[in-house]
Amino acid sequence: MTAEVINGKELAQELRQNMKEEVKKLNEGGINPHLSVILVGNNPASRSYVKGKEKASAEVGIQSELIELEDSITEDYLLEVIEELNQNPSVHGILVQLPLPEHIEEQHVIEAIAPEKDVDGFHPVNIGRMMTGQDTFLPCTPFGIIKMLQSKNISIEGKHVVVVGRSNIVGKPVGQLLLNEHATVTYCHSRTKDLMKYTQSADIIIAAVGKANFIGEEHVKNGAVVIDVGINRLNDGSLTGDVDFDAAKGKASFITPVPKGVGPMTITMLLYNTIKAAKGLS
Ligand SMILES: Nc1nc(=O)c2c([nH]1)NC[C@@H]1CN(c3ccc(C(=O)N[C@@H](CCC(=O)O)C(=O)O)cc3)C=[N+]21
Repeated sequence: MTAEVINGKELAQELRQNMKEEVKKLNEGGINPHLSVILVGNNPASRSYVKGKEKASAEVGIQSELIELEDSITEDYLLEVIEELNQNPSVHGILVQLPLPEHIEEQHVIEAIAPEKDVDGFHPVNIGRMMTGQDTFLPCTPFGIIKMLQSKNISIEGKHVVVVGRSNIVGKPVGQLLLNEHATVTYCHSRTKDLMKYTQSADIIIAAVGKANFIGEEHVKNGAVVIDVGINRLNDGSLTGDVDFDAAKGKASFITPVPKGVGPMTITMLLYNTIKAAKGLS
């Protein structure tokens, strides 16, 4: 079998076209969706991701504001900046780019963002709402993955999904969202014994480990769907996922590439959440 490639970039463009129309309508009603992005320090990867978010926002007519802060700021100062944005009625969405410098406790920062402006969907209130299946901001990468599966009419109900990786921002929530869609979910991680035993029985594999080529042909059942969340920068500057794409492509029914896969969908769902925040529907 040769897998069909799910092009996240194309799907993202399609969704953004609809969002552009929606933003136009909101503008006519006097609502100007606004996203504030906070970037602490000078990490080149973070800077490049933030640029991507600004560009995508502009594309659909969302106002975005980049607040750049020095590496040396205190946690208290960052919390004050967030509180000001919480209080500012013209700010609909707040995103603090992760990772943060070591002296700042990420969880304090995540919990400082008003849940109704938490367009990343990282606040415990929103995670709890997601877990219990209520309307809320869904975390962008997991949400984007669901959209990619739906775009190809890949059914989730009753399927065995194996999530490899258990981060708070991808692994855990993507399993939860797929469970909400009636999948049978197995979480695997670095301490899992005999990973292959699980992945070989997976109808859908979600690779979110952060190691280049971690998932090979031998992990993939014939006809499985392979979603690659990895973004690994190689020494030559190129970007690659967690999956050995060429090998897995020969066995899977659908596969997502890196780049142009999950990444552009993550940004698109951030735009979706910002529009939702502007509509005040959380
Ligand atoms: N508070 C917070 N929210 C995030 O959503 C968040 C974050 N912090 N910190 C870092 C990660 C990473 N992330 C990416 C989003 C899009 C691409 C993306 O669009 N990548 C392009 C390639 C871009 C390139 O070439 O560098 C692609 O895959 O085609 C990548 C990475 C969001 N993150």
